[in-house]
Amino acid sequence: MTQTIFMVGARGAGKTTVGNALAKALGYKFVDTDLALLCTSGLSVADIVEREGWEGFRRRETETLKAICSPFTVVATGGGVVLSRENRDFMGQNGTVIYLRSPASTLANRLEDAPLEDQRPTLTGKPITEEMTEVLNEREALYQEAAHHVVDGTQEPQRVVNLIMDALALSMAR
Ligand SMILES: Nc1ncnc2c1ncn2[C@@H]1O[C@H](COP(=O)(O)OP(=O)(O)OP(=O)(O)O)[C@@H](O)[C@H]1O
Ligand SMILES: O=C(O)C1=C[C@@H](O)[C@@H](O)[C@H](O)C1
Ligand SMILES: [Mg+2]
Repeated sequence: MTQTIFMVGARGAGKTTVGNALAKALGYKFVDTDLALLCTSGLSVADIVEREGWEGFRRRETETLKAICSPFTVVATGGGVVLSRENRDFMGQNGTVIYLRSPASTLANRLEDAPLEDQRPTLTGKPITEEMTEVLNEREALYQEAAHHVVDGTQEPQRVVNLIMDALALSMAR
């Protein structure tokens, strides 16, 4: 198994929640590109987007992804990390990529319960279920392309961790 594990998926997929629990289970470090960006810049996603547009945020996200990649680490990425070929290639070449997959309705329900508007400013200006449907239509193929393993993210977090551990153990055995 490669020593860096990248969690990818849409907003609300559980990259931060499950990634953190996975790191504990493996005895790995946990880092999160959204949180690292907040810490280093002192700016929320909403602040960065207001000042620099989504283009500025995506540029900073790529720099952060590269800076925080290290051995024995679980990296929770931002939901849009797969939009860039550079990021997809980087993750594929430097670790194992896990796609946490859930339908738009599940993602929308989670995001309604925990909106965190500063970290998740609207992407489309549309209501949340419509937004997540649109986002998945645009990105599903990219998440699939980037992933070494696609995992059912609708299960409760500890179960998702177990599914990932099973997938990693199976790929080691190959
Ligand atoms: N497997 C799960 N089952 C139930 N609730 C979950 C699960 N995973 C995450 N959640 C809940 O959904 C919300 C979003 O989770 P989380 O912040 O981990 O998503 P994320 O993929 O990191 O999103 P973002 O891309 O915005 O950073 C949180 O309130 C979290 O508790
Ligand atoms: O899906 C997205 O494009 C995003 C997801 C979040 O993790 C943040 O990275 C940011 O709000 C953008
Ligand atoms: Mg997150």
